[in-house]
Amino acid sequence: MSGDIRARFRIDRGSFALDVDLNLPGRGVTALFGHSGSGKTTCLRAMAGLERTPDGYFALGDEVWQDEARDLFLPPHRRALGVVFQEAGLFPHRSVRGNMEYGQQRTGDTGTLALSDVADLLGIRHLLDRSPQQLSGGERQRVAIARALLAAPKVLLMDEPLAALDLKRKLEILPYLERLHRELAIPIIYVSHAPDEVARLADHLVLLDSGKVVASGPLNNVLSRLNLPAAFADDAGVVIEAAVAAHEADDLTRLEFPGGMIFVSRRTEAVGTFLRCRIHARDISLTLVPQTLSSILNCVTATVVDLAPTDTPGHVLVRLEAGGEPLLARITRRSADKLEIRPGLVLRAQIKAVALLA
Ligand SMILES: Nc1ncnc2c1ncn2[C@@H]1O[C@H](COP(=O)(O)OP(=O)(O)OP(=O)(O)O)[C@@H](O)[C@H]1O
Repeated sequence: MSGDIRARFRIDRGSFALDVDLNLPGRGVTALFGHSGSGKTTCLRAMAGLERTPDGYFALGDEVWQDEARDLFLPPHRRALGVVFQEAGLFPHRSVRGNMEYGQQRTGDTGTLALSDVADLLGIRHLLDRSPQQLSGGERQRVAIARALLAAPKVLLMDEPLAALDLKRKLEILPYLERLHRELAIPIIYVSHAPDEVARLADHLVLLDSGKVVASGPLNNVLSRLNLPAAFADDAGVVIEAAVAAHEADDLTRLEFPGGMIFVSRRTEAVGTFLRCRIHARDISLTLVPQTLSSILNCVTATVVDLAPTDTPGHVLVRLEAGGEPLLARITRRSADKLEIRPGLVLRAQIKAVALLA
């Protein structure tokens, strides 16, 4: 698909009003994140054409599906989209293969993806002849995604697709979602209220609060804001993409990102593989002098961008930049005063822990 996704919806339900005007990238995963009741599902339903908004507008690149100013509104069945909800919603009387074939029939188009390729992509080839009742929750959800993909969608809308699964099943399905992300050019709009899922999957993040867009932008630009809503602020931090640079003799793997290098316990991935890492603000400490004697191996040079108080008494959040990558550090106000932290100051950021997201 060429071009961006434009979505403008205004829905007034009395006690709740959705008012969004979004310009989203036409590729990768966009997460719609917000508290329960913030309007994520309503926004997704409007994109699917399941809610009609009086002056709404929705377009994927040059393809306009809704433009009320021109009285244009394509009903859901005429929109080339795939939808995956919390519950897989498979047809119980059809086999896995039958459910997937239904996806193809929906558009009367065999699409660009063959059933066997989609089955391989989602690791369900061995399940094709089973009935939905013979599947685990995670397997059912993978079949639902496969069925949606076979309808040759130009956009995939996913509404908390993992919410009904326990942690074990969630962890089982996440690698498949990452694979979709890597291997398909179809943009995915992904509704979630789980910060970990968002950190792991999203490229672009939209924060919704009471039906309004609080922030929308590339994942790290949004995550590194100093005034995030509480759900993220409690867990403030950034996500970096780092490449496996070397597996070293002492059982450490060296990762490199534009800001420097970090060492983690030995990984199995090949050199050159990109890994997503989450670095929490609480796991970064700041120092003015290069550390020669410290047990903390991971240390990068960073410049202070700005700082702001946090909800934690006596603490501040410092936004830094290392090689063009944002980093956040949560330190005490006392330390910030002692170090005379101010925009432009160059210092060393010690990274005490890195959470690998894959
Ligand atoms: N059909 C409806 N009629 C009237 N109000 C509705 C309807 N569906 C949802 N709402 C209300 O609209 C608001 C937004 O709901 P929505 O489901 O979009 O939120 P959400 O962010 O997806 O929440 P959750 O994470 O709990 O699914 C809520 O206040 C909800 O009660």
